[in-house]
Formats: sequence, structure tokens, C-alpha cells
Amino acid sequence: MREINGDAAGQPLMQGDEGLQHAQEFEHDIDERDDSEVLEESALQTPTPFIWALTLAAGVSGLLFGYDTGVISSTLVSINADLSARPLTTLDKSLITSCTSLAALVASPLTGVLADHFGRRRVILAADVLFVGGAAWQALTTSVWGMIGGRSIVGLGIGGASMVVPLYISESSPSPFRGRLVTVSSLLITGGQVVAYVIGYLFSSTPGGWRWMVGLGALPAVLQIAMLGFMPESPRWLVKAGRADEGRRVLGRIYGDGDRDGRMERLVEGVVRRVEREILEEEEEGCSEGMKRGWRGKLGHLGYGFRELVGVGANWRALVIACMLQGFQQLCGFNALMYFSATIFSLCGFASPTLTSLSIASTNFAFTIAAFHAIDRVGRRRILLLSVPVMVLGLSLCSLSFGFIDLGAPAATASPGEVAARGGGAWSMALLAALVLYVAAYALGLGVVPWQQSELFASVRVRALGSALATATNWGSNFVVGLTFLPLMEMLGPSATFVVYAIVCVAGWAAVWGIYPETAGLGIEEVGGLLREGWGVRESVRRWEERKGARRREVKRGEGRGG
Ligand SMILES: O[C@H]1[C@H](O)[C@@H](O)[C@H](O)[C@@H](O)[C@H]1O
Repeated sequence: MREINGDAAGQPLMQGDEGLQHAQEFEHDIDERDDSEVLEESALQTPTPFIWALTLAAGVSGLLFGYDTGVISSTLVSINADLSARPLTTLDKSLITSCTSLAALVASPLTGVLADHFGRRRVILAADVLFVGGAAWQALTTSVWGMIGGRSIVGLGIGGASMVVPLYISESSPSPFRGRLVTVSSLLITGGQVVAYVIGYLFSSTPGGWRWMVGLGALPAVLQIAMLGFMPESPRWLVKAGRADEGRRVLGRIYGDGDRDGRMERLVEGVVRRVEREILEEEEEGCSEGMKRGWRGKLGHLGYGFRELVGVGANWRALVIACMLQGFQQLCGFNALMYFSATIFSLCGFASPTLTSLSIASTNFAFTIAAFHAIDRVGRRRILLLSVPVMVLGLSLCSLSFGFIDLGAPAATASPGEVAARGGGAWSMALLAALVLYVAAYALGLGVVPWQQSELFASVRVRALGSALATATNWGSNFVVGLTFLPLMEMLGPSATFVVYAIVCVAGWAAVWGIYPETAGLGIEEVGGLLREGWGVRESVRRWEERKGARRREVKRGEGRGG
């Protein structure tokens, strides 16, 4: 096997013209080999225990993300006058809720730079330290501003983790399972939200119970810090950092060592070669090692990365798609339910609004499990094209039901007494059913697909930065929804508010149809080829059908051999 960039014994990288010549020489060779590698990869049957362990250990961050975002709804109603010796005002509540998304918004682009420089694993560790510190801070605080400080620290952790964990899993996964493995982290996010709702319910009648609710968030982070000792660094990052041998070892464990016909070795070498080729191209395009040294050098390197992200067709198309999907995930209004469903249900006269809201979190979790099974089989694009119309239907039915429910005073000002007097009727049940339909369809597609963002950035040089900007779009839009939901309910009324979200879904569906190619089953580096000349939608659908056919034939052949 010829090496492009350092050999198994760790020979130094080739520089300058010689390197480019080699890269070009091998390009054709590699492109040809890519096809057979893709077919070999798509014939892999099950993920190895090692990649499972790695995914679950990294996914604990998802649990933390879900727990810390979900716990706020019960915390707000349990604090009473425990902070600053007065009941919380509406402004206090809004600040306590939205400072977390704002901090996550600030942290995510920064995390992209840190993850490239220090590696993915160290960023996960830093996020854990923030989770533990923020949880302890919140549990011990005595003032509203202290609470806002603690929530912001946790928000920094959430922003970092939400960007780096899908990146880490995506870079480590063999392509046939990548969708499913990244979805494990979404599964843990939604699971964390269910746990937060249950813990919130259990502690809601204990005096000062909210301190336990927020403090318990430290436990999974401590667990993950212990697990990090056993977790390897992302193999693609290792190769990029000039540690190709370590990268090979990690990939060997991911694909499973000891394969008889040497298929696994070929797949490992394929990944290493493709990443190394990119590094050579980077050097050729003028980003030398020297340029990365020192602060000015680092800023120059960041500027180079940014220029490459927006200046290269495949990269900026990836960025547009990733940001569109993340913005769509939030602007469709889902988190308005996550944060305020108890308020909505109390206005509709449900006897136990917190228990009723648990049905929202549980539906979200249950259908994320279904998404886990479907995402690599049905495909990302198709799952969105099928599920978003159901979201539109759910939102339209919500809007219709609200038209028949007498909410009386505006959402933000209704007193619990008034609410209880209204009583839940048939239309309230219809509203609940419509919301469950909407949430189920959301969890099947939009809740999970945007987190596959890292696979869109074929080049390891821009992957962290691109994912970071897409994650920032997610948190920016999350912040907007959190801040505007109650005012919209007051200004437009609930029926029109839900119509606004339905319109966002229709526009989002059209954008997905127009520019989002099918990426399921493609090698990460292959996606770049699709986006090089245009959006690659038609070509991607053709290749998807082809791969499905090849896979079917491979399975049949396997069965034939077995029988
Ligand atoms: O993918 C997750 C998941 O859908 C959560 O339930 C939601 O609260 C998050 O905002 C989203 O990013």
C-alpha cells in the first residue's frame, strides 16, 4: 500500500510540490478505489461493541444536554420565593430560561476552534467540568442573578457538547451505521428530557426540591469524566494531527480487527488515505505548519479555515444545508412545547399539567427510538420529506382546536384559579392528540436529522468550524423561539401562533426538497463530491437506490452462502 502522508512507521509528511504531485497521482487511484470501499463498507452488518461503547460514552453529554434543558420547566415552578427573597417575576423566568440558549450560542462557534486545536475528547472533558460547576453553582445559589450565572455556565457546557459529540461520533463511525450512531446522542437528549420531567415531578412537593433537580445534573458529568479515561480520540482528528498510527489503531478497533480476508485493513487504510490527501491539499493551498504557530498564526489559520468554508463550493453548500436544517429544527416551534407545555396545558384546564407535559417528552423519546431504526434504512432526506407534512397536519389541528378552547386571560397572566375553572373538554383532548402527532413526526425526522450535520462537511479542515456555525444557528433560533413564544401567544393568539410554525414547516419542507441531498450510507469524504458542482440531490437519490440494491444483493448472497 502506497502512503501519501507519513507511513506506518510515522515518516514525516511530504511537503510542497512533491506532495501535491503525489496527491494528484493517487487521486484517480483513490477515486476508483472509493467505489469498492463504499460497497465493502455498505456490506458491514453490525457495529462492533467498541464503537457502541464509544458512542454511548460520548452520548452521556446528550443526556446532560437533555436533562439541563428539560429540568428548567419544573425548576421555575418550584423556586417560589427561595431566590432573592421574592417570587420570580416574568422577566426573571425569561432570563433564567433564555440565558442558557444564549450561552450555548456563544460557546458553539468557540468550541469549533478548540475542538480543532485540542481534539474532540478534551472539549468533551471541558464541557463536563462546566456541567459539574454549573450544577453545583445553581444548587447553592441564593439569588436570581446567581441562578442566571449557574444556568449560563451550564449553557456553555451544553453549547460545547451539542457541537462536539455528534462530530466525534460521526468522525468515528463506519458509514452504514453513522446515522444510527449519531442518533444515539439524540436519543439520550430526549431521554434526558424525560428524566428531567420525572425528577421535576418527584421533587416538586419537597421544600427546596429544586436544588436537587438542578444539582443532580452533576452526576452524569462525573460519570463521563471517569469514562473519558477509556475513550480514544476521534481517529480522523488523530490523522489530521499527524498521529496517523494512533488513528489506524482506533479505526482498527472500530471496524473490528482480525478480519480474515483483510477487508477491515483496506477500509482503515481508505479512511487514513482520504484524510491525508486533504492535509496535503491544505499545505499546497498555502496553509503551512509555520502558519499555525503563535497567536497571529492561529488567527491566520482560522481565517484560512473560514475562507475555505465560504469560498469553496462544496463547503459553503454544506454550510447552507446544515444551517438551514438546524434553523428549521428550532423555528418549527418544538421547544416552545418543551419549555412551556405545562403552561399551555394548565390554560386548557388539565388537572395535572406537569404529568400531561410528560406525554410530550415521552412521545419525543419514543419516536426518537423509531428514528434510530429508520434513519439509515429510510434515509435522511426521505424521512424529512415524509414526516414534515405530518407536522404541518398536527400544527393545523392544534390551531383548529385552540379556536374552540376558551383560554380566557392571556397565557402569561392567567391565574391558576381561573385556569382550573375552565375545565378540559373534548377540544382540549383534541389539542393534546394534535400536539402528540406533531411531536411524534418531529422526533422521527427533524429532531434527529440536523444533528447529522458533521457528515455534510467532507473536508476535515472545515468540519469542526462548519458544524460549530450550524450548532450556533440551532441555539440562536432556539433563543428566538424561547423569547418570542409567550409574546406571540399574547399578540396573535394561540391559533395564529401555531399557524406561524406550520408556515415555517412548509417553507422548510420546500428547502429540504430543493437542496438537501441523500447522505445516508455515503462515506463522509464522498459527500464533498456530491456538493462540488451543485446540490447533488438527483445524483444522491440515484446513488442511494443503487446502494440499496447492492446491499440487498450482498445480503442475499450471504444468505445463499449460509443456507
Ligand atoms: O434534537 C434535539 C431534540 O429534539 C430535543 O428534544 C430538543 O429539545 C432539542 O432542541 C433538539 O436539538
